[in-house]
Amino acid sequence: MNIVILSRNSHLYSTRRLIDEGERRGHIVEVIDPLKCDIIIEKEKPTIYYKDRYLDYVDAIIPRIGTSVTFYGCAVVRQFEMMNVFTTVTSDAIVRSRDKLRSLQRLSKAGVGMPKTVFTNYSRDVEEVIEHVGGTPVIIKLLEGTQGLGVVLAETKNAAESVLEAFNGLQARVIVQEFIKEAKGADLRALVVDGHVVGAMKRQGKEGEFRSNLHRGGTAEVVKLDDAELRLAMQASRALKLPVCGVDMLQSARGPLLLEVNSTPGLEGIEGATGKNIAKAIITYIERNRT
Ligand SMILES: Nc1ncnc2c1ncn2[C@@H]1O[C@H](COP(=O)(O)OP(=O)(O)OP(=O)(O)O)[C@@H](O)[C@H]1O
Ligand SMILES: [Mg+2]
Ligand SMILES: [Mg+2]
Repeated sequence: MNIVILSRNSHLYSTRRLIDEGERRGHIVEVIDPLKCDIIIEKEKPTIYYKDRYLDYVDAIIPRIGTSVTFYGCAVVRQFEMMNVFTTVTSDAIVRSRDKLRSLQRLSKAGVGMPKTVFTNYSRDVEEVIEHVGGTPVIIKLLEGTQGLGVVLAETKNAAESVLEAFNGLQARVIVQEFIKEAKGADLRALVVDGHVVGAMKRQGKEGEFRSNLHRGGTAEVVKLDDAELRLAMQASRALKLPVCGVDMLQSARGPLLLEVNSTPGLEGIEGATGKNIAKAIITYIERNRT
């Protein structure tokens, strides 16, 4: 098979692992920077021009689209879809997953457990908003934040008010969320491939930090998920139509609660913590499903 990894950087761990496992299984794997693709649109002949050639020989793509290039990257993924090329994640699903609010709305409809969340346009009614999520402390997060940046813990009503005012002044959209203190600065990441959990880790924030992100100095170890956690991860993958994804959840007194679903999950942390060959699982998923 001719497999294309859509990525801006062929040296990243995840990209390199996918190249290695793809080649090991006899495929031709190429890394293509989506920003260097020209999308050519005309009647019944959708094509993509890259450097000096047409990408008309591709059997499957693995999009690894960074959050800063969602628009252009997804346009390229969509073009491959128009060319009937198999993709591990659709352009629509990537776009949806990039917006926390949109994702949570869908997930709540699908019956997925989550911290109670409020989206509000203006900070005048802070008191009511805080009441809706069960009182302070509350979590306030940017709708399109990543790596734990733009996630704030507001301990008091006054703090929440100031933070909402500040974000408001910057015209940044935020959600206000119930703070799950039982999680104790840890979260679970389940790696889903083909709708099933193929590996899971627990990430623990550094001392005194409520955010467990590895980018914020957290550490990861392998965990075995219980039935409710497995079910939640698979339910979230199905609801967002993301057969390959990373599902983040918090352990709470009322069971696992969904935090977010990542459509371009990194492989380094999870392969390191679990010792599992996740890159191979993604390649064999393509082999089984490409028609
Ligand atoms: N409601 C909450 N209650 C308790 N802790 C929370 C809550 N929301 C987020 N956290 C903590 O903060 C971290 C970052 O939050 P979240 O994953 O929503 O943000 P992010 O910036 O999108 O991060 P990512 O890089 O994982 O995409 C979580 O991993 C978790 O440890
Ligand atoms: Mg995120
Ligand atoms: Mg997260």
